[in-house]
Amino acid sequence: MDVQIIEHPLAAERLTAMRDERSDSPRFRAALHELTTMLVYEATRDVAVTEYEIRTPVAPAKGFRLGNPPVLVPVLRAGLGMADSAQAMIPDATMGFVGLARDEETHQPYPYMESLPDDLSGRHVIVLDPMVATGGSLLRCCQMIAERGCTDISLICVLAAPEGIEALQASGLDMRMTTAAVDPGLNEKAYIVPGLGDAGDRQFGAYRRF
Ligand SMILES: O=P(O)(O)OC[C@H]1O[C@H](OP(=O)(O)OP(=O)(O)O)[C@H](O)[C@@H]1O
Ligand SMILES: O=c1cc[nH]c(=O)[nH]1
Ligand SMILES: [Mg+2]
Repeated sequence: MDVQIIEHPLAAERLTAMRDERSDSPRFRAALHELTTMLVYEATRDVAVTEYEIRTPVAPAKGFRLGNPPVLVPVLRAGLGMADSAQAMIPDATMGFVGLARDEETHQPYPYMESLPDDLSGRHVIVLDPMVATGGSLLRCCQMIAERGCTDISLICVLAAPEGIEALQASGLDMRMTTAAVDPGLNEKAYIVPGLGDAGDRQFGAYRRF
C-alpha cells in the first residue's frame, strides 16, 4: 500500500490545533474541515480527467472535468467531519456511509450502518476517517467496499499508527493512503500516541453508544 504523508506548514498548523487538548469542539472541527481540503487536494492529484472544449470570452480553450467522479465514504462518526469539505472539493462525487464503533474492551469494530451502492465495480471510492489505530475499522470498511466489486480504494486520514498501516497492508487489498502524519504507536487502550484523543468525541461529544 502506497502511503503519502502530507508535509506542509498549513497542514501542520491544522494538525496541531487538532492535537492540542485545549482546542474545543468548534476549533477541532474547523481544523479538520480545513485539513481535509488539503488532504483531498493531494490525494486526487493523479485522478483521470476528461478534456472538453469551452470558450473563454476571448477564444476557444481546453476544459477539464473528472473522468470518473469518486464515491466518498465517510466512516461514522469521526469521518462525518470530513464529508462536507471533501464534497465541496469534488462536487460531482456521490456519497455512501459506513457506521463503525470500536469496542472499548476488544478494540474490534462493531458495524451499525452500511449504506453503500450495491455495485461499486469500476468506481473510485475515497474512504474518509481521521484515525487509523489498529486498522480494524478501516479494514472492515474496505472489505465492505471490495465485496461490492471495487478495486480502486483511496484512504484519506489525519493520523495513522504503524500497526494500522501494517494491518491494512497485510490484508492484500489494493489501496493507497493519504495522511497528515504517522505517529509512533498505540497505547494499551489502542489509542494513537501522542495522537489527538478520540476524534469522534472531540467533534461530537463523549457518550456511550452501545
Ligand atoms: O483503527 P481502529 O483501531 O479500528 O480505530 C480507529 C477507529 O476509531 C475511531 O472511531 P470510533 O470507533 O471511536 O467511533 P466514533 O467515530 O463514533 O467515535 C476512528 O474514527 C476509527 O474509525
Ligand atoms: O487514537 C485513537 C484511536 C482510535 N480512535 C480515535 O478516535 N483515536
Ligand atoms: Mg470514537
